Amino acid sequence: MKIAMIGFGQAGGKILDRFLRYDSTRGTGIVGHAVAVNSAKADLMGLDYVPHENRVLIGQSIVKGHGAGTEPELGEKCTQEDIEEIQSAIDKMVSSEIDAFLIIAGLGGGTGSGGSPVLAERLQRLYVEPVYGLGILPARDEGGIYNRNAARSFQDFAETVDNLLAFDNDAFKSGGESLGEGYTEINDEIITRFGALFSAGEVEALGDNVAESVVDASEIINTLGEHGITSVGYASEVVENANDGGGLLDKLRGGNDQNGFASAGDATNRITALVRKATLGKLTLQCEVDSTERALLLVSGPPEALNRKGIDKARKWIENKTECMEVRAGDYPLPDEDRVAAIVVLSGVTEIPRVKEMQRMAIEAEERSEELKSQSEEGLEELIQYGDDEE
Ligand SMILES: Nc1nc2c(ncn2[C@@H]2O[C@H](COP(=O)(O)OP(=O)(O)OP(=O)(O)O)[C@@H](O)[C@H]2O)c(=O)[nH]1
Repeated sequence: MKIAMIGFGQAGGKILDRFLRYDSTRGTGIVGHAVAVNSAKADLMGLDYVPHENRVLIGQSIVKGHGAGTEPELGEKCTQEDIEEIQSAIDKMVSSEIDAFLIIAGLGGGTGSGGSPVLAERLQRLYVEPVYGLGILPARDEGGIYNRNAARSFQDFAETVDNLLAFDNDAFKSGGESLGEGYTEINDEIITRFGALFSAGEVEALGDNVAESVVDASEIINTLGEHGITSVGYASEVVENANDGGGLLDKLRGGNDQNGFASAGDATNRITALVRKATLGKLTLQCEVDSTERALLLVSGPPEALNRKGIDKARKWIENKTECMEVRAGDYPLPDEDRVAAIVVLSGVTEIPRVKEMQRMAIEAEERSEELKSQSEEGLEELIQYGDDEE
């Protein structure tokens, strides 16, 4: 699947950079076009892979290149002010080759959080291709302001894109590390999931390794639909004796000899176990699996470890678990890989406790800030009063 990606704000830019690195090391070519947008000059300069001519500094007359300081209203203003400039950077390269747009942003800050919905709305008006968001939720311990920003932006972003692919930093943070190191690891997790998903739709990259049932871009687009929130599950396992030649391939795919059937059974069991783990384990956004509207299963790995029976069985299991009938499934052979990976896309999910919690945190942060404001106004009044009395 070829995607025009826009990295909005610092987190968005860094993740876009990582998608470009993924493409250059794997030769996948999922990023059809890359534009980084930010109101902070230093963040744009810190990128490694996004071409310099595709980095757009917005809102210079408002924030003078220093960023939106965690104020989404400022991010929104900066975006509105320079929307034409963003648009022309996107237009420069967007061609009929593009299957979709993806706007990537951390929702807890100011620039990406406030600006992404403005850009999404614009792209929806101007292009026929679907516009998706990849929205990163802040960790709980980032505090009230970040969670308040994210709660608002999550709603606006979800309303302006065709589908909001959500990733919760909180679910993936590991204790102890510095913030920078932590983000590097979290960004790896993001790319592992979404990089693998989008490259599966890039069917041409398969060359001679024709998959038994291919997932192409239109299957991904149909799964994501035209409205909703998506959460993604992932699990993988190293396969012993992978890449040991074609003989094993026939056996695992259900050849006629008895050994062949035994090995095919192993492959089937591995696939079904991985799919359960992916669905019931850590999702990019924790949600009730049975609130899914549409799902997609993708199994990638060395060709000899993929088989149709395993994928069919796993697809039926997802149908039962999600209670939805629209479950697509396919495989993606990767001859140089020694890992089998299952990606489960849960689209149109509605029961998301984390979002409700974020909204609650937002209300609490709002009330607390009102309280502090009135306390400081009262304090100031008392001070002035005291000054007058002294005189
Ligand atoms: N996964 C991930 N999340 C990040 C990263 N950097 C920041 N974040 C998250 O994104 C949120 C927003 O931060 P930024 O992207 O720095 O904010 P911004 O959009 O540049 O906005 P301003 O800094 O206010 O101008 C933070 O609260 C974090 O939750 C990153 O590299 N990876």
